[in-house]
Amino acid sequence: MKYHGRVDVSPYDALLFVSFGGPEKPDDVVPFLENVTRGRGIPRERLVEVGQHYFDRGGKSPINDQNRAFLAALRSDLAASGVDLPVYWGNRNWDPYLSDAVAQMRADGVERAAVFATSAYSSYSSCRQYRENLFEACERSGAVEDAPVLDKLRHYYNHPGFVEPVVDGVLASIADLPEAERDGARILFVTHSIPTAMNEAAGPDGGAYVAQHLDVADVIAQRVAAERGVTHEWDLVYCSRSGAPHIPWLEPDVNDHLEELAAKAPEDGGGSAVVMCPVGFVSDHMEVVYDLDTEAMATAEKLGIQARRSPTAGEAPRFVAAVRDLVVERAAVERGEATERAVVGSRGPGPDRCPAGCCFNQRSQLPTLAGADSPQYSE
Ligand SMILES: CC1=C(CCC(=O)O)c2cc3nc(cc4[nH]c(cc5[nH]c(cc1n2)c(C)c5CCC(=O)O)c(CCC(=O)O)c4C)C(CCC(=O)O)=C3C
Ligand SMILES: [Fe+2]
Repeated sequence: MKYHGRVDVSPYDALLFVSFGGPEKPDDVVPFLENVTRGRGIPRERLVEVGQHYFDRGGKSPINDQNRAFLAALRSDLAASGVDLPVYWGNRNWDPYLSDAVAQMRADGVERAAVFATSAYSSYSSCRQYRENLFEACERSGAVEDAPVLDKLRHYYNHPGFVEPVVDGVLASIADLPEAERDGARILFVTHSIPTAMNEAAGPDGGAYVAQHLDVADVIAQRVAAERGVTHEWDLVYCSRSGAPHIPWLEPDVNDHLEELAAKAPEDGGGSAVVMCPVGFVSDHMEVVYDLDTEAMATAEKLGIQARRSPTAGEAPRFVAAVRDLVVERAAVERGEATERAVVGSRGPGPDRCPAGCCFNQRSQLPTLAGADSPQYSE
């Protein structure tokens, strides 16, 4: 879509970009992990292991530089499209912190902001916890009632601007395999494992985390098939399992799944080539560079499987433009105007305001913003 002149994004006077955060140097690693895992019952050994992944890479996560690049691209896209909105950046777990961003917004007189989170799917960890953190950030700088109203944009896992760069990435990774392996390559869609109970409570009706991934994986596989004229088998697999061993998390783990594929004959769905598509992640952050590029790649090599890892949406211009479109769409909705909603797959666009109890977590029960029961929405 081409915009002419200034685009009406009222009632918004800002855009708030929220991300996970990550360490920038070795001294940050332990306090960062403490921020992430406070009160979450993560075993000591797991923390030492994950800490080592950061130390092995100079104590620096790639996520902050990726967010800086995304923000630069987003600001240029907004300016070039006639969308006049300041963009603020706040992380849940590391500097620049979300509470500082919200305090700055208050100081600057921001009254209402659209909120984009670098997390595309529904679940406690990937949505509701962000909404709890929005509440907490507002509360820290004064009364929640007179903080800027924060409208979290709808989930975008099924927005074409998120999906299209991922499809192109899978196609490029298939093309990068040896020619004889391409047509038989299996696509492994990879996402972050979460406790099975967290998936059961995900979304308004439960099960949304897995259902959303399956839906978008099917779209991507169909588009790849249409483009190549070859149908590729695919599976949804998981990485980054954490927590106590007796608590069930989503399976199969990507490494176990590779072992299983290697043990099967080709006619039983075994295979000698895979493309790992990290569809659950928005940028090539630590889960991608460690769990996939380092660990799963080593597993594949050991098993004699040809593997490629396809890129995340990252700062692809279509994804950046999708953020702008979501803001323009939501602004129209909040003004009470009819608007088109770009969407792919079979689930339709998600709700603008998460219903009360959406992605509920028995163990947390903290107040949230941006849901139908938000104290900011009691007009
Ligand atoms: C669903 C999901 C996403 C995707 C959605 C989203 O992006 O939000 C995600 C992203 C990320 N997770 C990240 C890092 C970590 N996650 C941890 C722990 C956990 N993640 C969980 C879930 C998710 N996590 C869960 C259920 C836990 C257990 C503890 C708890 O119940 O909260 C731990 C502690 C160690 C461990 O337990 O493994 C770390 C260090 C980083 C930063 C990467 C970087 O630095 O580049 C990113 C983007
Ligand atoms: Fe995580």
